[in-house]
Amino acid sequence: MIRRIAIIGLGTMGPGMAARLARGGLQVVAYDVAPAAIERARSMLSVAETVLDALAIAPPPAGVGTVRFTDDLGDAVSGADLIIENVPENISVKGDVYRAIDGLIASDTIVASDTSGIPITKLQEHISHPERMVGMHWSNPPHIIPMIEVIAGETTAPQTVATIRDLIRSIGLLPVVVKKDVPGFVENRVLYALLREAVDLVERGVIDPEDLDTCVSWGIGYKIAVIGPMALLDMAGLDIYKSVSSFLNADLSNRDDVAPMVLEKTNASKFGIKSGEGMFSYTPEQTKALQGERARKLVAVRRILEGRE
Ligand SMILES: NC(=O)C1=CN([C@@H]2O[C@H](COP(=O)(O)OP(=O)(O)OC[C@H]3O[C@@H](n4cnc5c(N)ncnc54)[C@H](O)[C@@H]3O)[C@@H](O)[C@H]2O)C=CC1
Ligand SMILES: Cc1ncc(C=O)c(C(=O)O)c1O
Repeated sequence: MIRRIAIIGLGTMGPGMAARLARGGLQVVAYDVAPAAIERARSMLSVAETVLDALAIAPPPAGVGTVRFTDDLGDAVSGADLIIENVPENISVKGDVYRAIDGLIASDTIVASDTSGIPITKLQEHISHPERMVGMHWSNPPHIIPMIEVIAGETTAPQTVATIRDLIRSIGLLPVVVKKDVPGFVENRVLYALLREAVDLVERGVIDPEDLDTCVSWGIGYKIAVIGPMALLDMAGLDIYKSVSSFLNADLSNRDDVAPMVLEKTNASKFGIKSGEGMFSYTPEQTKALQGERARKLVAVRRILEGRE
């Protein structure tokens, strides 16, 4: 039974995750190596709580469902039933965290990674009880998106997968168990196939970035929230898919490196919202307004998709 959860890493993903787990009645202890990240996470927590209220996710009974921040790793993991590692997408950084907690946790504590796509089997090499390690891949923003992928590595015990799947279900979220530990799992394999083509089309001057977003959001995104890709094939007709894919697949981007446009921007520290410029530019005021507007729209869409409006 999972009651106490330690979250390690409070960047983009950690604070929303902490808020959502606490709303599910769990006791969360949140840790980051950077004091500034802890301070930022404190303020993001109340923003996430407002969004959870708007989603009408009922608060837990008084006394349960808390978030406590700490700057001490030992304090964070002590007595935890589950640790969610949420540090940068880098095997060596993640491996250092697993080695640091190895001697501090009980042998039956589950260690989950929110990795976007590093195979869990590779992460398991860095921990002494690999049967207790599992992938728990949330989607951004984690307090709003209900689907979480659960991935077993080669040596993950089936019971570990079942415990995490049941935990996700028990707080009203949607677990999807991925059957093979492939890089990127399922969500990011599909997303990165789309992003590779989108970046390529913009880079080749086929379309402007703003128009690419209009095309995908209103043409594909809006529809796919209601009709998933497998159901869409049936709606369009497999005969149509066969005809179009027979000439189009060969013309789609198959580049296996990072696109020059992305390298150019990242080399100039243009990372997107977090640096004020990426594909588009953002002032701090625009960022704040955009985040509020996106949260409001995602909440409204989710309420409709769940049949609550
Ligand atoms: N950004 C996204 O949209 C998503 C990211 N992920 C995955 O979640 C993980 C975290 O991603 P983000 O939150 O975006 O990263 P981030 O870079 O925003 O935050 C990482 C945090 O980890 C902290 N950190 C670094 N080393 C640490 C250590 N040794 N101990 C404790 N804290 C440490 C940093 O100070 C930072 O606050 C990555 O594996 C990423 O691939 C998963 C889903 C979505
Ligand atoms: C670009 C991108 N990469 C990874 C992830 C998740 O792992 C996301 C997301 O939205 O969740 C993403 O947008």
